Amino acid sequence: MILELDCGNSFIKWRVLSPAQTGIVAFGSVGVMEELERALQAIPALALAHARLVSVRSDEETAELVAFIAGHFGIDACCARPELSRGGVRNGYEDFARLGLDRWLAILGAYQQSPGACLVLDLGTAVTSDFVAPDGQHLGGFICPGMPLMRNQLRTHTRRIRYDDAAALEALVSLEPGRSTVEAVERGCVLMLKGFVQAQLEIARGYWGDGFETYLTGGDAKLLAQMLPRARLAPDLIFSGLAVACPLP
Ligand SMILES: Nc1ncnc2c1ncn2[C@@H]1O[C@H](COP(=O)(O)OP(=O)(O)O)[C@@H](O)[C@H]1O
Ligand SMILES: CC(C)(COP(=O)(O)O)[C@@H](O)C(=O)NCCC(=O)O
Ligand SMILES: [K+]
Repeated sequence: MILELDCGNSFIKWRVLSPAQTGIVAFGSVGVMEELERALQAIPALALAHARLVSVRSDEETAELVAFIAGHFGIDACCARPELSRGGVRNGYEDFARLGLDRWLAILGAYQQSPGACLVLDLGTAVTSDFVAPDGQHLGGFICPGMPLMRNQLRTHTRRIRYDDAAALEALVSLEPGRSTVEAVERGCVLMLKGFVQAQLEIARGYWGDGFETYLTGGDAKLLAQMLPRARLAPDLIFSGLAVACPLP
């Protein structure tokens, strides 16, 4: 079996693949390593032969995860590393090592699924967009705050915006003008993201007309799925890219 981890700023997404990589044995999302430990312990007959991970967390946290895997399962995890090119994609950053590894893997996953022009949108703690030309050249992208950062900034830096996360979910039943603070903030932030995404689509159309694929991933992807009927909703896009970056030995 193969353990895969995608360590974002808020959550560690994990899954265990069957030995032939044909099916998913178990999967989940946790905040910290201790929770991951418990989740893995609960899997009956877990027998890990390989592990691979991508992390945008600090080097120290990433090293702790690698040590955890080595200590518990006796295997060396393959960590995705910055690269100039891989799988037909060329990293477009001035300093390729500075491109977020989750972004790099998402575009590797997208380009593998449809080798051609693509726009990749990842809605997590931050929201990112990346543009890949038909020949695999990464053109760069944009970063803006995601839903958790936007709402927390408002809650932290104003005196009277206060509500809990449970109320936030309920507020998004529609995008009509909010009639309570929670509705006004949550819907306002979703509209900000919609505007961001609209701008990305315009840029992509400017490059390629209608000849590109849009990929949508990250914990908040579903919030925007409706406005992008032609987009591929790909919750596992980073894992797809992880398999490209860290093929089994
Ligand atoms: N079931 C869920 N559990 C956790 N977060 C969720 C869930 N559904 C939607 N989200 C949203 O997804 C965001 C995290 O997305 P994710 O892609 O995991 O972020 P990151 O990669 O930055 O850790 C949360 O802040 C939350 O807004
Ligand atoms: C932009 C990010 C913070 C997104 O992280 P996430 O929301 O997935 O947790 C991450 O990709 C990152 O730390 N990037 C490094 C900076 C860059 O890509 O230019
Ligand atoms: K993200």
